[in-house]
Amino acid sequence: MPAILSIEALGKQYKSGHKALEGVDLFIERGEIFALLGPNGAGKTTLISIVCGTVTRSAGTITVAGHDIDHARREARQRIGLVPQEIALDMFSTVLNTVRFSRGLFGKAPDPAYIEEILRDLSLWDKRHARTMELSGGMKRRVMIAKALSHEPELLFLDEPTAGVDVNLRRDMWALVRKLRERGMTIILTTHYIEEAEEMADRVGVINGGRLLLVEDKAALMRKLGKRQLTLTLQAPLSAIPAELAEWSLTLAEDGLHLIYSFDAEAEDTGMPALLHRLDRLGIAYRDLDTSRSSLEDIFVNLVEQAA
Ligand SMILES: Nc1ncnc2c1ncn2[C@@H]1O[C@H](COP(=O)(O)OP(=O)(O)OP(=O)(O)O)[C@@H](O)[C@H]1O
Repeated sequence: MPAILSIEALGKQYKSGHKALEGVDLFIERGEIFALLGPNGAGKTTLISIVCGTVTRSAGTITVAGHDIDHARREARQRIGLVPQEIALDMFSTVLNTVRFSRGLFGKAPDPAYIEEILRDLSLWDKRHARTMELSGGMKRRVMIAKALSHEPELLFLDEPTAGVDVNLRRDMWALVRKLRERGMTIILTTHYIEEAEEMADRVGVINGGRLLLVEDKAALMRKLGKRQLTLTLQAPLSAIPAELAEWSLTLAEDGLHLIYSFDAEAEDTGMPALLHRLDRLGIAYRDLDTSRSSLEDIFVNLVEQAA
């Protein structure tokens, strides 16, 4: 089976001359949740808009479920559901009519049972006769998702699904995305919340300045690039790191009481046992020791800095 989405050598230069995307290659497998992570202006929305056919590209090829977006535009677009960043709804229309209408726009025959299923899944069935203006912000977002699902797409784009949303609603959204995936949907979400990528994604792509810096299995990425830190809380403050500890990469906190050792968690010899032994010999006593793994955030900041 072809990848659900295949992007090769994608480039976009806006009329202003700004290069929003350059040489982007991306292949998305069916059934995965892929997070495209990048700061403001990285090119995430541009990429989605090109795949959905609302922005033209300057270079590259794109296929959706094997359909070229130029030569088989309709077949490709039919397979995509898009939930844009901004809520855009006819405020006077009811929830049910909004979703039915959206399905009609794709030339699909009415299917009341399917529409009922998605409205139930999104906890909107009880509100089906409400006008969208009467709904809370969270419900409006769910109506946007119902609209995007109305024509039975295979690939769902969520552009910043939780931007400006409170913590509870964010968690609801995450649960919902997982439910959709369980039903076989492939999901690409863009976010600048690293926590969101860490929480949800199977794979993560990091984009910055229009370039895809890396695409990696999330767990592997965190294993590969994740550093561990050992923090020792000393019994008495040190004024400086003793010369006898020079072979370890240590930092001393300003209070002199916390000694921090960063090491590669995957290395065969982490250097930690030897360090503790040396501290013992030097008579440097500690009250507590704590290890932590670097988060996706640390990894991301590192990558972006390296690229810059
Ligand atoms: N129509 C346009 N004309 C010129 N430049 C544009 C246009 N649309 C976007 N850009 C620029 O292209 C770059 C990428 O924008 P894009 O909206 O794709 O970023 P993004 O990663 O989605 O950012 P955000 O997280 O803020 O939504 C930005 O520098 C933006 O200013």
